[in-house]
Amino acid sequence: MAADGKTPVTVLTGFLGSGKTSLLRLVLAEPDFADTAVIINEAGEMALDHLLVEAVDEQVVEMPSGCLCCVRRLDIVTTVRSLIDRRDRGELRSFSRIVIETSGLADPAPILYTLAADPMLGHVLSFRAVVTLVDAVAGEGTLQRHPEAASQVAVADRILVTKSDLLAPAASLFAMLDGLNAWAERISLPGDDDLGELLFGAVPAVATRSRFTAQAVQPQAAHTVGITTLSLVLTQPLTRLDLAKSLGRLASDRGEDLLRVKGLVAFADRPGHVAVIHAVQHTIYRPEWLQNWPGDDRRNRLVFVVRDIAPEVIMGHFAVGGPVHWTPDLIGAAA
Ligand SMILES: Nc1nc2c(ncn2[C@@H]2O[C@H](COP(=O)(O)OP(=O)(O)OP(=O)(O)O)[C@@H](O)[C@H]2O)c(=O)[nH]1
Repeated sequence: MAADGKTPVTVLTGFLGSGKTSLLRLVLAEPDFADTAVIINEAGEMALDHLLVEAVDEQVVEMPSGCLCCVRRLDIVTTVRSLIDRRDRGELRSFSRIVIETSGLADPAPILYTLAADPMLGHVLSFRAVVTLVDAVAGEGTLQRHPEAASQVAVADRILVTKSDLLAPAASLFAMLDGLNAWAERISLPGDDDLGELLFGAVPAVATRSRFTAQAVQPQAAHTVGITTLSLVLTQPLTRLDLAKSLGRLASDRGEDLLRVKGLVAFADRPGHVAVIHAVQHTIYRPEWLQNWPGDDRRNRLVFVVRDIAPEVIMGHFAVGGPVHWTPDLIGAAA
């Protein structure tokens, strides 16, 4: 808790797959940051991030799916209020700070407005920073194509350019960031910086702006048209080669529009392990191997966030072992 008795809040944002959950997991693994309450909002019917964030369960709140900046705007106020109330009544383990991980498709401006406009929250929260992640590999194209990504950068106090181990951030990416927000701190990751400080540290005065006081005009979320999410449950056994071929083809045919793929899969050819699957546009990441299923749901499942790719096209690619179930879920402009 801050010296004024208020609970500091950080808003962690960044486009789909930019590295928000990875950063959060690293920071929460540090003992100094174990007493953090986490609010996660994910695009897509079948949320996975809350399963992957290792913190005390009761302090990880998964917001219902739907865009935090539109349909779920007021839920964020209810969620934060309830966390604080339950902590103060001793029903939750105490926490000293809150981090809100927005969905990669969220425009943070309306979220900040909603939080700032709530009179009760103003008394108990102190806003620390908006930390925005930008992917060094996909960031430039993403900023050009998706207004929500540009908005995430525009409101940032601190911009973390992730994946610079995969690709040194291009001068043209930095120029784009300068154009959107020249005053935010900017740091490339991975690096030597203290990740906890990057997430929760105070923002230098030069970057401090007064946007957390209620504004006269309620910002409207800007969204890319044509984005849908789709959850597939793979009902037949699947090998690593099956997945590599299916996802590889889709990424190569439609990478620009394959905004994000996340999943949990127990492969037939690697029994006793569960793979966390990640793809971001053209890039398919090495799976992370877990010893056990996180949570009770043991279905092999993949969540897609795509732009203008018909469900049938995805289904076609994944009909490897037999029929798949899918759950279409429209978000963004249509929400
Ligand atoms: N090489 C490398 N990989 C990274 C870095 N940061 C994240 N990744 C990988 O990028 C993929 C996506 O990372 P996540 O942390 O799930 O991204 P996210 O922003 O939480 O994704 P959404 O919740 O879908 O928006 C994962 O495979 C990560 O391991 C980085 O700095 N370097």
